[in-house]
Amino acid sequence: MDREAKNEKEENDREREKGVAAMVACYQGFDPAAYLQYNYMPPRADFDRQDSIVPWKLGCLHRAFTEGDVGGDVLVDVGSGPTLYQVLSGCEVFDTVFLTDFLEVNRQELRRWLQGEGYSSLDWTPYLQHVCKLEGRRPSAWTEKAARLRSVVSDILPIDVHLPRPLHPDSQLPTAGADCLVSCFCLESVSPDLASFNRALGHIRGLLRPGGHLLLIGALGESYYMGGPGVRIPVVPLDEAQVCASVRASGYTLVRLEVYTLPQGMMVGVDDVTGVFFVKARKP
Ligand SMILES: C[S@@+](CC[C@H](N)C(=O)[O-])C[C@H]1O[C@@H](n2cnc3c(N)ncnc32)[C@H](O)[C@@H]1O
Ligand SMILES: O=S(=O)(c1ccc2c(c1)CN[C@@H](CF)C2)N1CCSCC1
Repeated sequence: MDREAKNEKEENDREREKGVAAMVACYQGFDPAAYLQYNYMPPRADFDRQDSIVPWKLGCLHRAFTEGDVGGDVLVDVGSGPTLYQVLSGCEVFDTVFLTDFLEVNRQELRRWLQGEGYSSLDWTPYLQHVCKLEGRRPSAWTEKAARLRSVVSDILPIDVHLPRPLHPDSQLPTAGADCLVSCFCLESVSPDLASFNRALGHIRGLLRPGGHLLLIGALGESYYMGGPGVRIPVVPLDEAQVCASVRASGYTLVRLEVYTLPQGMMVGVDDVTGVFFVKARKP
């Protein structure tokens, strides 16, 4: 590499590090309880409306985990935040589940749920009951599902998707990698730009074994969201075509893309999301 190219690369690296550092600063004010209230309680989280996002999301995950091609021992949830909905179907398929997040406040929120009912900021019972219904079980089986999830969560780990190795080497992940990754509303919400989003997709690919699956849920058309009172966090605005291009460019085989368009009533001022995507992809 000649001197000019070397200087340009060093400048690009400095710009990249500044962008990531700015995102880290944004997340210092993240408030798990407020985030859960904004997104996972009524009016946004409504199980009764047929066109509600929550049944749609839980349905996508249920189908993806149960249609027969996803399996193995280890499931990793990348950027769990303070939420659990994303592993309510997967916990029946995998015996080892790792929850992960960048912030200790979120890892603490998840640990509180693991301690038992009544310790966490959100009552996940409606979500557990809905997934039981999807599985053809009686809603009262939610206590069994909660116990199953508590039994398979192996650890709650720190993660940084901007690192080539997002998990600490001591994280007890199998050498070959996880059998399945799930990640919801994370990569586009923690990346300063599209190039960073694409790099992060590549970094988490390294957590997955060849033949393993990636289940990705994310925001479409979103440029910001509120991570707490007065905590405005920038988001990389994505459209369907970009999501497909980024998944493929990062070395995954795209199995399917499903898209949900938010009804007007769901626009409640905590973000400017216009839709939600669900991707099922496979690492060749
Ligand atoms: C919008 S929240 C998504 C939470 C949850 N998965 C959901 O579905 O609502 C984004 C999450 O990414 C986490 N995060 C922030 N920076 C990160 C990074 N560099 N690597 C991985 N996760 C990060 C935040 O702490 C936050 O929990
Ligand atoms: O599942 S959602 O589509 C959802 C859930 C979480 C988020 C967003 C959207 C958009 N902003 C994200 C910021 F990263 C977080 N949903 C919004 C409607 S009601 C229930 C929650």
